[in-house]
Amino acid sequence: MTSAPMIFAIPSKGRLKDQVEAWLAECGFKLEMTGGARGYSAELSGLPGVSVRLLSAGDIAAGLDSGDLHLGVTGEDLLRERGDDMDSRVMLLRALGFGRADLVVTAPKSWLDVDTMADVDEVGHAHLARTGRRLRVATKYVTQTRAFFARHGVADYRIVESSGATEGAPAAGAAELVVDITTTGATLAANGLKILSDGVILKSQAQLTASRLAGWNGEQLDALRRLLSVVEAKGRAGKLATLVWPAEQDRAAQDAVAGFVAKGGSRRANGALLATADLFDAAAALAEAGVEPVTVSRPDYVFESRSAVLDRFVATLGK
Ligand SMILES: Nc1ncnc2c1ncn2[C@@H]1O[C@H](COP(=O)(O)OP(=O)(O)OP(=O)(O)O)[C@@H](O)[C@H]1O
Ligand SMILES: O=P(O)(O)OC[C@H]1O[C@H](OP(=O)(O)OP(=O)(O)O)[C@H](O)[C@@H]1O
Ligand SMILES: [Mg+2]
Repeated sequence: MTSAPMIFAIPSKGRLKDQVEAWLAECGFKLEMTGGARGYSAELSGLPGVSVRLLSAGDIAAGLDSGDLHLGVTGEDLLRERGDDMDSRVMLLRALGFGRADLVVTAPKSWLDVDTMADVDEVGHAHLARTGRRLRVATKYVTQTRAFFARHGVADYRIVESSGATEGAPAAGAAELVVDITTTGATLAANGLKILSDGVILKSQAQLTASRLAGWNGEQLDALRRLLSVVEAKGRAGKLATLVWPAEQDRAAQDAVAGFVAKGGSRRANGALLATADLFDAAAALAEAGVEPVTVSRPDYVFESRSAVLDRFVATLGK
């Protein structure tokens, strides 16, 4: 009998879907649909013990929060919205560098004297005194809005929950302020809104995230360990280059690059693994030392035996 697989959820739709699939492909995982081409379950070739579920980004955040999913990729904005104490239930294992969006507090551009949260506080008092009503803030990010406003000491406001087209709320007379995510700024501009200068609540991106409540068994943790080792190896590889030189020049060459090795590279027999940022400086130092020819290649993966983040995750499980 095979034991229960680790459940790994990825977005089934929306703007994160294609980027997550491209990232998996880049890591070398092939997604094999098990429920037919239009199904919502899959496996990762080469990674036994993993069952992939395709869900909406919001459902992935909810499933990680409840422990119904072991692992998932979704936006940090959606995870943080699950509660201020979210870190006690999930752990962000790795920021993936895509799906970037800023969660921001915005006001109408025409409010010339409102530029900061302190200004919002003032306007909130004045608005209440004048109209007997609180300033309205339209958002679907209720948890993070409340926490952020509280942190800035702003209390005279109320939230108008919105589930879409939130930026249109001021023009529609439904709210005075808007809290939403923005990437290019086009939607804010089109709606005559500006971001407050201290109004960035969160700089979000897609996160590989593990649930602490998913009841991990040994096999499921092994599957996570394998998946994470590949993901991390791919991530390291992008920042490193392999230099190789003739064996008879190894001593002079190792001396020439010793400073770069010390900065986060490592020695190889007749070569070195160096940060790509140091590549041209290292090549110049080798040329100076008369070492030639020097060939450079980019590794596909750079594996290490341990994952610091996995060790931390396992420690939080108390296993
Ligand atoms: N410009 C962007 N606008 C919205 N979300 C973005 C953007 N860039 C990245 N994202 C990320 O993608 C996540 C999911 O957004 P997406 O629009 O795909 O789905 P959704 O808004 O949750 O669902 P739907 O729009 O179908 O109701 C966001 O929560 C955010 O983390
Ligand atoms: O800064 P921009 O690049 O203009 O992107 C920001 C917009 O994109 C998202 O909406 P989406 O298209 O996902 O629609 P939704 O509100 O229905 O989720 C978000 O809610 C903003 O409205
Ligand atoms: Mg959306």
